[in-house]
Amino acid sequence: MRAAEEKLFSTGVDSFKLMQQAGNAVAEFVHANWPEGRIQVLCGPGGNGGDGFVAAAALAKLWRDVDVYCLVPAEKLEGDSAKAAAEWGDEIKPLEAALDAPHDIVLDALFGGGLSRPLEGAAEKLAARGGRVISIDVPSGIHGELAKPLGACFRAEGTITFAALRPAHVLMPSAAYCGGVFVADIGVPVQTSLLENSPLLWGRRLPQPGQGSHKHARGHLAVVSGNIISTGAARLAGRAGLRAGAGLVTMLSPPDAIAVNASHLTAVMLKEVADAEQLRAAIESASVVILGPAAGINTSTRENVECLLSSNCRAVLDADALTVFSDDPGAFFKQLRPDDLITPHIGEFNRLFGDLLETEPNKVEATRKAAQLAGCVVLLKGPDTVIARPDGPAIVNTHATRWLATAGSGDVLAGIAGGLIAQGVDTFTAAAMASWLHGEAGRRIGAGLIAEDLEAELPDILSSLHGEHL
Ligand SMILES: NC(=O)C1=CN([C@@H]2O[C@H](COP(=O)(O)OP(=O)(O)OC[C@H]3O[C@@H](n4cnc5c(N)ncnc54)[C@H](O)[C@@H]3O)[C@@H](O)[C@H]2O)[C@@H](O)CC1
Ligand SMILES: [K+]
Repeated sequence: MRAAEEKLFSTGVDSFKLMQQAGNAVAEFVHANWPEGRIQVLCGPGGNGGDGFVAAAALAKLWRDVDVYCLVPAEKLEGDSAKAAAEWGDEIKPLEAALDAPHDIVLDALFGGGLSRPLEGAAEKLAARGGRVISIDVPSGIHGELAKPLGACFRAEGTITFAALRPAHVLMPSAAYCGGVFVADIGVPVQTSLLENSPLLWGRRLPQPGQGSHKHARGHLAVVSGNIISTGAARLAGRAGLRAGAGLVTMLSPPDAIAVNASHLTAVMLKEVADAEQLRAAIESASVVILGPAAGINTSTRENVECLLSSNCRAVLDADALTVFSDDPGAFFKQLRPDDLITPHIGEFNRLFGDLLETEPNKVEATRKAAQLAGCVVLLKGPDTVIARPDGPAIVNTHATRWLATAGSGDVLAGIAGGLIAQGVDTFTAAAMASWLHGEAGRRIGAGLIAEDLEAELPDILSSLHGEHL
């Protein structure tokens, strides 16, 4: 964003004009969504405060009851912020005075994401005061790059930002302070490489069978089962893949687990696979293979992964298929291809990528770097799941629920992704679709959720997305 602004300024665009556009967008946002009540505008010393002054002037023109407070005396303001304060042209009270002043809504224009140290004094007290807050850019108190509060922090009902979403708006813990986030277009051309997951991004690309379709035209997903006492995870994935629309799903089972799998499978087909050699033959007709859930941390899993990565099938690798490479992630990365998907949780991620989550400023950057290193799509699970592609684009999924933190939930997620990839959806989009569908299923069930429940929610969710309930 900063780079995009600087590039724009170098072409002669007036920075004050941009601030006016931003401030006016703020006023529209506030007036449309909080149409009543007395507004306390809290302005900081920089550009964020400047937006606040412009917004205050625009809101007053809309006959809103506005009081303006500033962290520094007006005569100390410089540049665009001084011009913006002049545009307000009315009384500017010291920030402390806001503490006891009557108001209904607070417009927080103290600091943007470039905050360098925790809030102090009146700003700190105002952040701790609570109430109904609307923030400009980010809630003041948040460190934009680290995506977390530095100390006391405003908790907003809504946040308006400009040009593009930033990690602080979608990553935890900062996202929890932002409320609903609105991105206003103020004419700064940015290449949006970070998106928040939503069916608006991919709803029209959800695969569906044509009138004359048949099962072979809807893709073939294969799932590798664990041994006799570890078969459930692969079955959760396989059933979810079938629900997500794959025309055929085959469970590839080690000989000792054939009877167990056979007694539990109906629509999912079953094939015996004793070793990597047999795996190669068994996946010839599949377009994508899920490997890892309860596969076992052993050489046979590693050989199976290597066999899969040298085949023509796309791979969805999770759990043990990732852990078996903890001692030599480099060897793993060399074999992965851009259309493969790995779905680590934080522990598995750390085992493969070391301390990336500490050395990179935030989870989005860490996942982007991981995708670059691994050379494939990476889906890093969590309350703020990040999906990144090796060439940079990233999507954050916040559409989830804490009830999804349960055994087998990740196997279902891998299954949905596999089912979508089998139908020809590109891996990055399939991962985004899968994490949203998984989150939506979890939200519909809520408390008491177990992984077995999730797939049963999919028909209704998918029908709604296809517009079949309209
Ligand atoms: N750059 C631009 O062209 C645009 C910027 N806009 C606005 O400008 C904002 C960014 O402006 P700035 O870069 O001036 O950033 P801020 O408005 O956050 O102000 C930063 C200033 O506050 C000081 N500061 C940092 N932490 C402090 C603390 N804890 N206590 C006291 N002072 C502290 C810093 O030393 C710096 O002088 C964005 O958030 C956005 O609202 C918009 O007007 C759109 C255009
Ligand atoms: K702010």
